[in-house]
Amino acid sequence: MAILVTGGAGYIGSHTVAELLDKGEEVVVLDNLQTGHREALLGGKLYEGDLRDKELLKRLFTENSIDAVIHFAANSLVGESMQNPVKYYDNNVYGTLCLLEAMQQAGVSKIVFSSTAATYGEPEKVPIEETDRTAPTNVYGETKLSMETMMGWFDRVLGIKYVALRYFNAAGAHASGKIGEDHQPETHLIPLILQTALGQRESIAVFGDDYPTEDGTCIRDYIHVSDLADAHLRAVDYLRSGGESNVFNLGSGNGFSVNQVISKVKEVTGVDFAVEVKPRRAGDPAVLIASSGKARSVLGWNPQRENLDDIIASAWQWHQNHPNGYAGK
Ligand SMILES: O=c1ccn([C@@H]2O[C@H](COP(=O)(O)OP(=O)(O)O[C@H]3O[C@H](CO)[C@H](O)[C@H](O)[C@H]3O)[C@@H](O)[C@H]2O)c(=O)[nH]1
Repeated sequence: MAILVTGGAGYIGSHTVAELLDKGEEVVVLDNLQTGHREALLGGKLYEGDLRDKELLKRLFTENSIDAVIHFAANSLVGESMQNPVKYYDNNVYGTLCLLEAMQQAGVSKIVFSSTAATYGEPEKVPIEETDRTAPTNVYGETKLSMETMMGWFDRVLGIKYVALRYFNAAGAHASGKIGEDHQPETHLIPLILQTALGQRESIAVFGDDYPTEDGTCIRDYIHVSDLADAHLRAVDYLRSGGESNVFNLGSGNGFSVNQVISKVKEVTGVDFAVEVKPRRAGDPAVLIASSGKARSVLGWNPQRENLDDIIASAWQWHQNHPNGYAGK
């Protein structure tokens, strides 16, 4: 029996495929390679195509014996979602509907999928627990919450069991040095700072220094991508052993401000560079920090790389060796 990984050629998807292969799982990947990279796949059988291509999905489920699905394929940028909501509803919500329909037709009843801390919006308290209010402040978070709600009905009505993993901020790269973060264009904080340290950018922009935090910049909870990947394998095992549908936060429980992350990068790389304060970015909550006690106790998740210095060091190694991402190898 194989595991279908949609979006398996993307950043978190490819790290999860690597862990699955390590554990001896058979892996089938569906990816349209719009943001993913063929080179990011360390193995598995790739179907190049779109989630919304119902014929392709039907063929994929017929040609393979799929036992569970890990669903990453989605657009995931807060800023872009506030400019192009149609793209986000179409790919994230309609795409997930197509996938669930194909699963129903093929009799596949287990799915683990990427949700996000952006479902909470501006939190009522930190650390955030899974039972806290969800009130997204951007289209991206709203589409992920809609996907969760949809899964809830597909469980109640059709018995498809799901695990929604609400990621906080993924960072870092695989220990092998073979795969890492490569978004075109890059919009995430840590890779942008590292590109500045490499001299590829003149300065790093701080989006707002007037937030209600100690230094005025936004606080986020950074978690190593390989620890996120490990949580997906645990979530599949949880469903395989009869676990009920569930939602888990995945974060380290530690918050770092944008200014603190910039200082850490300077420390880890030993490079100094220019920092520019810019206006706030639309849709950004001030503070997002996870309580991941539930994932730890129910899934037995035990992140191994929680220190921000180590996370940055692993990303730095990737950026130094792949200054132009996969394209420039
Ligand atoms: O050049 C930059 C880029 C980012 N930031 C700031 O750095 C923080 C982190 O920004 P990222 O874009 O790296 O990450 P986000 O927190 O916006 O979003 C990430 O985490 C979210 C959940 O917290 C979602 O899962 C989303 O998909 C994922 O991109 C934010 O406060 C942002 O305003 C800057 O100051 N300058």
